[in-house]
Amino acid sequence: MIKSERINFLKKYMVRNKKNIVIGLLSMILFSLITSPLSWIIGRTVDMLSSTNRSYVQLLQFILVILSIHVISILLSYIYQICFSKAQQRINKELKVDLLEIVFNAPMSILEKFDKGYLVSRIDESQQISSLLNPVNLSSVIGIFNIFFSFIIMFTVNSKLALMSMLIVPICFVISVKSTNKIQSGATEIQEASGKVSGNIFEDFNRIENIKILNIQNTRVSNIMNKMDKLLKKTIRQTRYLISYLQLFSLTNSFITVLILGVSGVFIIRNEMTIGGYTTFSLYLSQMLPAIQGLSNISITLKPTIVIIDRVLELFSLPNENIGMKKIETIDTICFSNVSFKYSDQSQLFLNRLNLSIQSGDKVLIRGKNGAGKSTILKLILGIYNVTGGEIKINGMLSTELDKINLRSKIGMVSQNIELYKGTILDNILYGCETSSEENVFTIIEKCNLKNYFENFPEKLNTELSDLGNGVSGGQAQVIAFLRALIGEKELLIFDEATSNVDLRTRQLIFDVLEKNYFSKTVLIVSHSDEKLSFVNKVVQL
Ligand SMILES: Nc1ncnc2c1ncn2[C@@H]1O[C@H](COP(=O)(O)OP(=O)(O)OP(=O)(O)O)[C@@H](O)[C@H]1O
Repeated sequence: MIKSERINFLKKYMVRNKKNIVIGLLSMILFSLITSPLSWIIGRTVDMLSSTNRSYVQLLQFILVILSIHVISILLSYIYQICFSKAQQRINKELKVDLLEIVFNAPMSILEKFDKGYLVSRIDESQQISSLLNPVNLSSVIGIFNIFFSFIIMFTVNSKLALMSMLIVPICFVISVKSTNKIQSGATEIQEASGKVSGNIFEDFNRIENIKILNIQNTRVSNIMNKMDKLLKKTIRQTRYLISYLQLFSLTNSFITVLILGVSGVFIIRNEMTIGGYTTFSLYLSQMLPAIQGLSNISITLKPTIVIIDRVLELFSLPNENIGMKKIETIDTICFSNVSFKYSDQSQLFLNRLNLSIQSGDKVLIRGKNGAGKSTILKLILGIYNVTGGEIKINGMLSTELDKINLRSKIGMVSQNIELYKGTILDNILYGCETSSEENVFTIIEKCNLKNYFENFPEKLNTELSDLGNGVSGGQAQVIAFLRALIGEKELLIFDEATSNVDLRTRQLIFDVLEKNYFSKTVLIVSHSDEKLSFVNKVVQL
């Protein structure tokens, strides 16, 4: 991935949240500046107390200064933590919303190439991008200032000891960088594997009913368990590296502290250094070593974040299916000229030079055996897929030039796979047509003679359905979807095997409604059976 792409991507979200980021950074730099002299002042206090002219007044002065620095630094730390947290949370939300929009608006032909679980875990992990604004990570960067200021003060206290520390510091840095590289490569592997496991669980939960019917629960659990076993081994190995690294670092710290104590002791005996000077020195050193560790740890956060940014950018590069701008009010004609279609480059042609002409008011029956391409025709009309050859014109305009959102708002469809959502039956009928009212639903139900249909539900139309519409039968779902399709006075109604599950009486009621032409001008019915529908004026045989 090109560096500038990543930078532009980050810039977009940073600019949107610039107020919090700028205030946060300024407070953090001020915090670093104001706390830098603290160790030096403590050292001076110790020197004053161990001298012959010690005084209560001076002690009070020192204490007041130290206390004021602490109070101001806590205030600054509060400000930057709040600002960065706000920016982090907002960027998280904005990124997820943007990704959702991109995925929802991508063409089906491209989305089919991705596992749904993969998409979910990519969207989920995008939140790690905002960890770049995590105060802990940022304070590691600001730590460079601390190291710099500490060195200057250490030089003024004792230049020889400061030079010695300068030699030790790079050793610490190298140990830290080497270990963090190892830890980081393991972390990326674990993250990848854990994303795959979550994706698998997500997909299995989506088809839980089929898994039960096929009685393969145990196979699915053991499949995921095998993957988790591998993940567990990797995680334990990783933890071992991490603990060893922390121990190594703490050993180095202890070694340096003892060394400095020894050397300072010699300087103090030779009267070349005061006890206060040693106090200042050791305090700075105890701040500097974690700062160096933090600095080298940045790569642990940065490298996986770059990988995630690249993966998110891959989703950002998905095209938008809705490139057409032309809007229509009515659907007067639909014309297929020599339309050919295949789902992917590798697949066969499912439609071959199909010609079809539908005028407003037509009642068309599309017939054909299973797999003949009936549903495919409907998806082409809806613009879910684009033709491979030939052209489809709606009102004389190429379907690719039409605004798909506008086109689909003119079409009501009852498909083979009916999606119901968590909410009442009424909510489900109104789903996707927020401008319609409950009154509308009651009128339509009455017109369709379906008033008694919902009598058996405990709360009638207000009966709650659980997620995915559990709580209604296949036939009842079709009736709900039928009513949903009628809402909003559509130009075209499409029924894809829409009555396959309803009983004969309800089926007759539905066809009566279509025949009476209450709700739309044009009707397209797909069926693989040879049924005779008196109101049909055009039959397409595939
Ligand atoms: N998303 C897809 N990707 C690849 N091939 C597909 C896809 N959807 C359908 N097909 C294939 O396209 C062919 C036509 O499918 P389509 O659903 O249009 O048939 P149909 O006539 O509606 O069948 P049925 O009567 O069984 O509903 C089938 O062979 C099917 O395997």
